[in-house]
Amino acid sequence: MSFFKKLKQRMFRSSSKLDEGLEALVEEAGSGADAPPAPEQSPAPQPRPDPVPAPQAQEQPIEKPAEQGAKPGLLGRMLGRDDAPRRVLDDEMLERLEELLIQSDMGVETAMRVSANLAEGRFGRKMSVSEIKAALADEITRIMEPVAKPLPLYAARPQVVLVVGVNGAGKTTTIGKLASQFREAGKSVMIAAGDTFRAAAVEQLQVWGTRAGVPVMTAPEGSDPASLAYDALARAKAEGIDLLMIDTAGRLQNRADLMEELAKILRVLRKLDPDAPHNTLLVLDATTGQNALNQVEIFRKLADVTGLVMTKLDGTARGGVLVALADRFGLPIHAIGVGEQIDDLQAFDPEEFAAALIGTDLQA
Ligand SMILES: Nc1nc2c(ncn2[C@@H]2O[C@H](COP(=O)(O)OP(=O)(O)OP(=O)(O)O)[C@@H](O)[C@H]2O)c(=O)[nH]1
Repeated sequence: MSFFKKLKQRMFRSSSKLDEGLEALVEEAGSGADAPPAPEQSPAPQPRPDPVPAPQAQEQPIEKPAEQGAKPGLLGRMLGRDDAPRRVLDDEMLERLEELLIQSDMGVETAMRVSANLAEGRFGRKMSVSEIKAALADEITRIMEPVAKPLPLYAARPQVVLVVGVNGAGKTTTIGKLASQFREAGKSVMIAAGDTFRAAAVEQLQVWGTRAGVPVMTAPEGSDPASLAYDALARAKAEGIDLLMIDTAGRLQNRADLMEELAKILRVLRKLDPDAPHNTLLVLDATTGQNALNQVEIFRKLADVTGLVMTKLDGTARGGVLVALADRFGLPIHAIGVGEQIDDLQAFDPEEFAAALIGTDLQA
């Protein structure tokens, strides 16, 4: 199955909410089709300074109007029209649209920006669900394009990749998946199990290491992670390894300790290579929704985060948080995870993501 199909299937919860919400909106105008069309080029409204708080998700079942829009009549198709219900894109419609976007965890600011941009040049026009969806997907793709960047590979050998993030975000799994993918691409990889406080985390990394055919450096439980990082870099240098990935602890509840620990890791790494680490990846769990934004703020203070990986986009209705992250921080998004298998981590593709989030098909 292609990754897009998988992404679309697994992000069903985000897109189905938006989908149903949009259909309900357009339908509710009932015969929005009868509403008088406003002049074509009314100016787009300014974002309201006082946004409506996100309402609770409306879960009432919506009767799907037999796929209107999907199958326009022959004449309609020939004339490039369809007979799908349409609703005038007015202030009320935009406000409701914002609410829907906020429910997908896009955040108030980004939802307002997306709907204001959507209104530009379209305000006052009648739009069908599929037209709104296509315009939304375009707008989201536009926001996401600048941040879609695979993990950059440098000539430096070993390239040191420090992986940070809260416990349970998916660091270990992501390191395992990346190690396996780089290994398959012909790179030699080494992993350092820097979360020396949790024996289970070390064991899990060892499992991934074996699976990927990659050595995993460990240290006794409770020992100094910086010393492990130093030894790992020294060994990786001696062995001419291409990529060294260093796992770290994510105990945010003791932030001062974590900050000191990360700072010490950086200090010792730089004794061996002043440019290390070459990348600092922050792994975020999509199911935490807006909390992911706080985590970026915090980890940017603890470490010089150079890029993001978003895990667990499957099974959450909160995929919109990725749009909010791109809009707010502009940090590169290197990869996204939609499951627990090796091939469930892929480079981030904005068009595919937007289509999966909104529930549209990809343009040919
Ligand atoms: N569904 C799903 N589960 C994932 C994904 N990525 C990771 N997981 C699961 O999330 C759980 C936590 O992942 P870990 O990789 O152990 O997270 P961690 O950040 O290393 O956590 P600690 O070891 O506690 O520091 C595991 O059960 C993973 O299998 C994903 O993209 N989708």
